[in-house]
Amino acid sequence: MIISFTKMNGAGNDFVVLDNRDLAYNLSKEQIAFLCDRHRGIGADGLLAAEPTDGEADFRFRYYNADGGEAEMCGNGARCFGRFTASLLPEPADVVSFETIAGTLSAKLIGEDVEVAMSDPFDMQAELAIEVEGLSYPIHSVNTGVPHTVAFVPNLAELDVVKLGAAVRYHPHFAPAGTNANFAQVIETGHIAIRTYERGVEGETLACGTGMVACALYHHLLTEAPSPIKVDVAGGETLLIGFEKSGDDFVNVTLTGPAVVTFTGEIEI
Ligand SMILES: N[C@@H](CCC[C@H](N)C(=O)O)C(=O)O
Repeated sequence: MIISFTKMNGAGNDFVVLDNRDLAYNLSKEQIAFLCDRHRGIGADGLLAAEPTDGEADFRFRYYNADGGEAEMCGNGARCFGRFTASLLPEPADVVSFETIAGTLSAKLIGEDVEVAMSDPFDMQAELAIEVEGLSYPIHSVNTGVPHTVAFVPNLAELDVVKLGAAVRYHPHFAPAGTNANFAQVIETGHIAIRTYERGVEGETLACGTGMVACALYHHLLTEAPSPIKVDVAGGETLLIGFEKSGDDFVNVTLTGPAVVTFTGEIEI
């Protein structure tokens, strides 16, 4: 089978993107893992597929991690998906809606950037009573579309993110689903830097959108920093997280940053 693909990235978090509106591709977990393999396939942190929807949204959003497993949502992927699917709409538009497992979201094209209206975060639990060897700072958790932990550290650049991230990701507290693990450092109030260990990639990625949201929300809770919060990622970009509060809850959360096509191609599998 020949697969036609577009390779995209959002702040260095990279994806194989497929137009699967006719459902012609029915890929196995192994085939997706092959396409994402950086040595034998195209190479990516994950795969996005645009599928038809029978609901109100323009498209159905499917996201698979590099290991071939499906995840509920991907923030950087949602920006790339928005840019990709805007060109598939019957009439030109700069807003696209899509159904994800985490709910119906939308993406708005703003020049080089894309702003995603994220799902409302839930399951916020500050200062979990868990211990991870080598990490002496509180671990907080929240689901921002997918599960995340956040730990604020004073030494982000020197941190062994792969070792500590794997220890958090596989901690029995989060079993069986596991979690993504973020480490953040405050640059100044309203501006943080983060590094993320991603579940399903099983390593550090250059950026993680849902992880940025998780860190920004906890930064607000700990410092009262107003919206939007600036987040520097390992890939070098700075993205913006917007939010509003409704009582104790966060609502109208947005993620704004780049979404770029790097190349298109075909591959036989
Ligand atoms: N890179 C993503 C998150 C992708 C899903 C994650 N690895 C999981 O399995 O939960 C993002 O930008 O949000």
